[in-house]
Amino acid sequence: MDLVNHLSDRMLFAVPKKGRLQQACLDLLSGSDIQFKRENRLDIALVKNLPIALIFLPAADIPTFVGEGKVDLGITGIDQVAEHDASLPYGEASNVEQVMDLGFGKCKLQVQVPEKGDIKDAKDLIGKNVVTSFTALTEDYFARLETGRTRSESISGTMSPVPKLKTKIKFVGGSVEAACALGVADGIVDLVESGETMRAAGLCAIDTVVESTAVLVKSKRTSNQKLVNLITARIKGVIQAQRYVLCTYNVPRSRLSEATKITPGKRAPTVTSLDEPDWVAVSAMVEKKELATVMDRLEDVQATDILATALINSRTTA
Ligand SMILES: Nc1ncnc2c1ncn2[C@@H]1O[C@H](COP(=O)(O)OP(=O)(O)OP(=O)(O)O)[C@@H](O)[C@H]1O
Ligand SMILES: O=P(O)(O)OC[C@H]1O[C@H](OP(=O)(O)OP(=O)(O)O)[C@H](O)[C@@H]1O
Ligand SMILES: [Mg+2]
Repeated sequence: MDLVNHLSDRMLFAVPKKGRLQQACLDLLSGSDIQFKRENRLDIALVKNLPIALIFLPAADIPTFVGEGKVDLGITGIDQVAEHDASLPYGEASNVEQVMDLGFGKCKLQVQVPEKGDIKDAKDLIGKNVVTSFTALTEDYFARLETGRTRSESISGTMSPVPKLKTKIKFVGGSVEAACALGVADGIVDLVESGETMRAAGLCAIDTVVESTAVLVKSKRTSNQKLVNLITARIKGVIQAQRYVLCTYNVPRSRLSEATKITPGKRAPTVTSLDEPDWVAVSAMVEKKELATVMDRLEDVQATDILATALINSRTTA
């Protein structure tokens, strides 16, 4: 089958082909009932039940394709969107619009130096060698340290301050942490989540350039707005369901107002009468991260039979 000929009448949706965001993205697609079969080694998959094609791309390239308008929707990290936007020529507006924070893929882009070295402050790296996969953000970061302005602010100014010392920034595509040990860099700018990779390489963080999570992005040039909205609503439903649980409990009617203050729900809690006249049953959505505290507080107001049920999917207002 000539897949490329099938693309023109489909909305194109880019997802990471590898790396840390991939599995969570595949789970989101499955939760959104986006059905596809990816052939071995093929980076394009036609969705069976919707006029959509999935394009599997490196997370770093997704903002470029979305910005060019070649791809309508995409999932990548905020760090990658920021890097793309920072690399645009001066005056060119980004065509990548962030639609929704997806909550996973949390990490920080940090300036790191050898733990046992002399460098304690990012300013000490000015004029030295820095290695990164995020050259545009790193150029901006050091331009600000060197001159007080970012690269684009300097270009727009009439009197661009010339730095006395220019930091030398080099690109590497992965294993950035090795650069200091190999003597290629005095410092690096790379992602940190648990900090395990950084510590294993004998490095420590001295500043944060950007904080990141995965985001759904859309092209400002999309001509498939209806499908973009449909997929956005489906993904939102899955994300909300992951964030909330349905909490149900019985409580004496006399304590109901105290209980509903603890579980106000998204709009309002559902309250139903029980056969016992002095008791009511309540159900309300509760944020997963607050569940344990909410259950403790409900017990304090004499609630019993407190149950938390996982949600598979949800459609609610924001
Ligand atoms: N350790 C991490 N924890 C959480 N999110 C991360 C981590 N590393 C990267 N990310 C997020 O995932 C995005 C893609 O990075 P990742 O390194 O997984 O992709 P890749 O470089 O394409 O894959 P690989 O490193 O396997 O070649 C990053 O831009 C960032 O948003
Ligand atoms: O703080 P941690 O939990 O240790 O995670 C951070 C590491 O994760 C990413 O690397 P990845 O696994 O993508 O390998 P790579 O360096 O080859 O890209 C990132 O580039 C860091 O090296
Ligand atoms: Mg990586």
